[in-house]
Amino acid sequence: MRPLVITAGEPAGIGPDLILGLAANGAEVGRPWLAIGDPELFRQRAAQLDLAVEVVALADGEAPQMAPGRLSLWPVALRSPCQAGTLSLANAGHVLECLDVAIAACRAGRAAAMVTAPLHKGVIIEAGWTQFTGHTEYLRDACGIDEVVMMLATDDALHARQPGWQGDPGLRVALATTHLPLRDVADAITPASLGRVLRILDHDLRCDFGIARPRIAVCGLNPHAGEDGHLGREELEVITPTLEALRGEGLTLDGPLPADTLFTPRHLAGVDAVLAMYHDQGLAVLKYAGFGRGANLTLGLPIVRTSVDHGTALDLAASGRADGGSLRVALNLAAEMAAARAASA
Ligand SMILES: NC(=O)C1=CN([C@@H]2O[C@H](COP(=O)(O)OP(=O)(O)OC[C@H]3O[C@@H](n4cnc5c(N)ncnc54)[C@H](O)[C@@H]3O)[C@@H](O)[C@H]2O)C=CC1
Ligand SMILES: NCC(=O)COP(=O)(O)O
Repeated sequence: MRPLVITAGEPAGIGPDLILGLAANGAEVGRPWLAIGDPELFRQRAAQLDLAVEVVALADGEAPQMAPGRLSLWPVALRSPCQAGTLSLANAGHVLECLDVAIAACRAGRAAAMVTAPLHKGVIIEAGWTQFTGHTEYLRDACGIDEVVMMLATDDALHARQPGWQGDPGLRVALATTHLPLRDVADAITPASLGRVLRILDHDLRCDFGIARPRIAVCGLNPHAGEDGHLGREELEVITPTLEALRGEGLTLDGPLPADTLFTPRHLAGVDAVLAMYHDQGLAVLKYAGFGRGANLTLGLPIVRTSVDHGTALDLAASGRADGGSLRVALNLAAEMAAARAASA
């Protein structure tokens, strides 16, 4: 069975710690998995964390033997020694090389899906990849496509624990725009971009999540969804006409709705995913509802990619205090999505 691959992410961050935690506990996802990173870094971090994990460097493309306490790796050497918690520009190329190995393995069918531990965007940009904004956009470009969609999902959301809740136990939040300054957001939301994002979201909810007729609730951009044009005109001029056109194509869409009330239980009942207009409009709510219990995924790709719902947490590297819940969710989700794609191929 083809393995899942987990990229180590920023070597000075908590990615290696969390991967070692999975290996120590023998994480079972119904499919073999391995990491992509530097074996010596993992051995050092295991010693710092006092984890009894045997780190095994495999040959290129070799399949892992799964056993509790064993971590198999496709090796990618660090460019410079790494100290937990301290970023090094010299290792930015290593982080991207791990990603390239994972993408190539997925595209060639040697891996079933890729899971990414967090990387540090700033250090990659400062090291010279000035156009870098995140895994999502890097994967889009590496796969040669025009548009992908970032979606975070938690299976266990705070609002769904209230007595009498009968809807979905989780929450899915996709983004119309991803990593760009807030002052550029309004201009980036056009009928064309919004149409592409919503079609990808609708398609992948059907194909990867088995939702026959996804209902998507769409946030407005402005306070009170623009207050009939008095607090911004994007709802009237861009969002509403685009939603109307997409309803004509068969998509089931609510909105645009004021984002503050959309994220209340009454409005979320029966909704399969929310589309937020920008990063913090959606992700602040998602992380409040289920930080550490959710995963990030990239929709619209020819390969399956999931990730954690958190960043590099340099302050926690090698401390043993980082919570591995999100990485487990991301690994399970990748296994489920890979199985769903294999079944429908
Ligand atoms: N998937 C990815 O590669 C992501 C990468 N990042 C990157 O991470 C870097 C740091 O970003 P921040 O905004 O500081 O977010 P962060 O998630 O790294 O840290 C925010 C706070 O949450 C805590 N935290 C994070 N993960 C945790 C875990 N697993 N267990 C316990 N506590 C945890 C940290 O200690 C910190 O107090 C940035 O460069 C950012 O771009 C951020 C989000 C996702
Ligand atoms: N806040 C989510 C995030 O920054 C993840 O970005 P990416 O690296 O998965 O594109």
